[in-house]
Amino acid sequence: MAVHNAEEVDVVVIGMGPGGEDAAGRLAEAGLSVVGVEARLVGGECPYYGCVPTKMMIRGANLLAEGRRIPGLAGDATVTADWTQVAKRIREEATDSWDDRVAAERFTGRGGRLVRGYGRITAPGEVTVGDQVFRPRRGIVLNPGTEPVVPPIDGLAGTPFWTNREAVRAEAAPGSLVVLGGGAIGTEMAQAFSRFGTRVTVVESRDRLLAVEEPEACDLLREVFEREGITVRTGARATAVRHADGAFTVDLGGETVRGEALLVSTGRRTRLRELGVGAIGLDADARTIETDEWMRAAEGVWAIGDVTGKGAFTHMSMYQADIVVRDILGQGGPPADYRAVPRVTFTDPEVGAVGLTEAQARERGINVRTGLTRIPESSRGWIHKAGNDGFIKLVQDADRGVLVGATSAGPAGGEVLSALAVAVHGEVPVERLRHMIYAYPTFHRAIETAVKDLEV
Ligand SMILES: Cc1cc2nc3c(=O)[nH]c(=O)nc-3n(C[C@H](O)[C@H](O)[C@H](O)COP(=O)(O)OP(=O)(O)OC[C@H]3O[C@@H](n4cnc5c(N)ncnc54)[C@H](O)[C@@H]3O)c2cc1C
Ligand SMILES: NC(=O)c1ccc[n+]([C@@H]2O[C@H](COP(=O)([O-])OP(=O)(O)OC[C@H]3O[C@@H](n4cnc5c(N)ncnc54)[C@H](O)[C@@H]3O)[C@@H](O)[C@H]2O)c1
Repeated sequence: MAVHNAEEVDVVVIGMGPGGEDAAGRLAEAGLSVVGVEARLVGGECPYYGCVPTKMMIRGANLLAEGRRIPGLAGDATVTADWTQVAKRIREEATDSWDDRVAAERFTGRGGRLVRGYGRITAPGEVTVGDQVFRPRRGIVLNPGTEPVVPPIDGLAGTPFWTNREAVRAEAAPGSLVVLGGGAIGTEMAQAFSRFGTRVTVVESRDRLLAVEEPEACDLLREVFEREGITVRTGARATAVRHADGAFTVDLGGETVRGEALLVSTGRRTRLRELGVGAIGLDADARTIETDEWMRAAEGVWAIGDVTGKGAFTHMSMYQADIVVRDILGQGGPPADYRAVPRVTFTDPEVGAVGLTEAQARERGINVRTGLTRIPESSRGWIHKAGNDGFIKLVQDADRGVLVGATSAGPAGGEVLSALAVAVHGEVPVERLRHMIYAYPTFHRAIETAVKDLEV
């Protein structure tokens, strides 16, 4: 039935995650009438529950670890961990106590109109938020993001378990913590809490931590975690959870692990049915929204961010937002290209990776050649000593003579990754990488050794 009180605007952005906020702001600055719809906090998961607060935890945790490395290198030190300082920074500096007024005003200051509430597509070209109905002339941009998956484990529902959203609000580091899921969130938080004195057990159902990355990275992380006193259980499935007397007991079928707190970090989910994508002919039961290379999901509808399934990263959301803005404004430029997607897990050592892993390259039938070097064997790694764990691994397409993937694990592994990201993105011939100059004694100079290793 046609809605007569619908309001005409140029663009409606549903979900103001990092990409949605950026796209909405830029389109408004370009003179379009833009409505940004947000059900929770403008800016999305990253600033309030994701990247920013967790990297504040990690900054604190890594300072403690460095302090503990002083003996034998620079004197003596006694470090005393105090989580309340992390909690205070997260509350006051990162999130304004989970208040998005600054972000909301930043958006309206760019000329956008913020509508608070849950947006749904109710017909082609129609978005409903509560009792407000909008008819965007130019299009709808979907940036709904993801939320934590809570697996259907017997006894889990109804217990006071944490997801990332409760963990970043922790006012104290618990005495002990069970982390369910050893992916990006699980590994980052496990190490951060452990360094603040929490006894941590990580339970991962696959046979490796960070299983999507190179096996060398997974093995390295496990070795470092165990050395630091973190208990790792891989290939382990939780069959039941109980919470009594302030403690969780997690049954792994044959073994039980306990913790004062339980973090569920077993992946993310989308809610496409509630978003109303069925009204524009998309599969409401799908996990992701398929788009073309211009992020178009249907006539007059674009999708960006985690929901596209191309990598749940803030930089992906922002990258895709830029493509949508250029498409809507008719500015041209290149469409989406996912050959060189960089990602960094901010454990210590940081695990940075770009493009394909060796296994992915082989699955694609690429004639693969790999090169690997260990950071402790490099000049800088040897000098660095304590905390020098890491490696650089290169994945070469031997037929084309270019890198199709690389992993850089180590101190500043995410920063070293930048050179490798340029090499993969720019398809720089390996022959050129072999004959360039790498500054001595940097961590990135190990790239030269890894390139040489490609020859053998
Ligand atoms: C603990 C943690 C750590 C992370 N660390 C990093 C990191 O270090 N680096 C990195 O690159 N990425 C990191 N990520 C991932 C990163 O947070 C996300 O990829 C990023 O937020 C981009 O997500 P998005 O653009 O899809 O939307 P989101 O940030 O998920 O935001 C979507 C917004 O849409 C709103 N919304 C959803 N549906 C509707 C609707 N129907 N109507 C109105 N509003 C709606 C939601 O309330 C939300 O605010 C981390 C994630 C987590 C959980
Ligand atoms: N530094 C970063 O860029 C960063 C940091 C954190 C999160 N993120 C993003 O957020 C996304 C979500 O993070 P995440 O860690 O929740 O998901 P994830 O997919 O990275 O890891 C989830 C892990 O949980 C395991 N698992 C699933 N069910 C399980 C069960 N019942 N018991 C035990 N293990 C189980 C999976 O095998 C997987 O290893 C990531 O994919 C990443 O893109 C990025």
